[in-house]
Amino acid sequence: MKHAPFIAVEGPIGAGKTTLATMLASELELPVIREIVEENPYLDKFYQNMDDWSFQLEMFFLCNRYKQLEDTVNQYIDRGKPVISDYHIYKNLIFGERTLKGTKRDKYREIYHVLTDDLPKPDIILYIRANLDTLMARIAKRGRPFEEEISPAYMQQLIEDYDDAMASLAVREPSTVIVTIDGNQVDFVENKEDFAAIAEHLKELMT
Ligand SMILES: Nc1ncnc2c1ncn2[C@@H]1O[C@H](COP(=O)(O)OP(=O)(O)OP(=O)(O)O)[C@@H](O)[C@H]1O
Ligand SMILES: Nc1nc(=O)c2ncn([C@H]3C[C@H](O)[C@@H](CO)O3)c2[nH]1
Repeated sequence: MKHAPFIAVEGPIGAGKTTLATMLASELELPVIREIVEENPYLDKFYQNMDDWSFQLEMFFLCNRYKQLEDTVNQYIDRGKPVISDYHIYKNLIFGERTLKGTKRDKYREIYHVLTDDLPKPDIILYIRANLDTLMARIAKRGRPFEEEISPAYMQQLIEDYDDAMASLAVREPSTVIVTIDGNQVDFVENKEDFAAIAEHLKELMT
């Protein structure tokens, strides 16, 4: 890799993105960018009534991530410093296409492209895949009250949306390296060897 890489960890809700990004940042001594969750004023309302709150929620996520991406570019990418993030801004489109309908979806898609098309995107994506049972169990174990409303049907759609999105990204942006991690089999939390293998692979990709 010629330049310092921009790395993103991705996967559906509860896949372990923040956990893995934080562990890798510590192991490889990289700065880490984490999603803003607790201060989000719309998540609770959104999970209670998706149709009423999806536009506000998606715009909130988009504006926050746009600001974080701008800061990441200024602080790290433009200065040639590697950085790892617990999301890829493309997830805005994955969620937006699923939760929005009609003209709002069209407008949101346009705003997404206007804001992000000219900004640098991650060079390496660590994509954690996991099945419905694994994800629902992890969401329950984490115990965020507002996520009690998440339905298995919504999660199953997101699992499929993520698979489709990663496949289409691989075709559209062949220079992006996508490493798929089987989150049902590979346990980077409990199993030191599993984590070491991921960290080693990432180190190799970064040189
Ligand atoms: N490999 C794993 N084995 C066991 N528990 C895990 C594993 N990965 C993550 N967890 C647990 O699952 C929960 C979700 O993990 P985490 O918050 O990192 O997911 P996330 O993908 O960042 O979620 P979100 O999409 O909501 O941002 C946490 O309680 C975490 O400790
Ligand atoms: N609708 C929607 N759009 C997004 O861009 C998005 N990004 C994250 N989330 C949800 C998943 C977790 O519950 C919680 C923390 O990741 O927020 C999102 N929901």
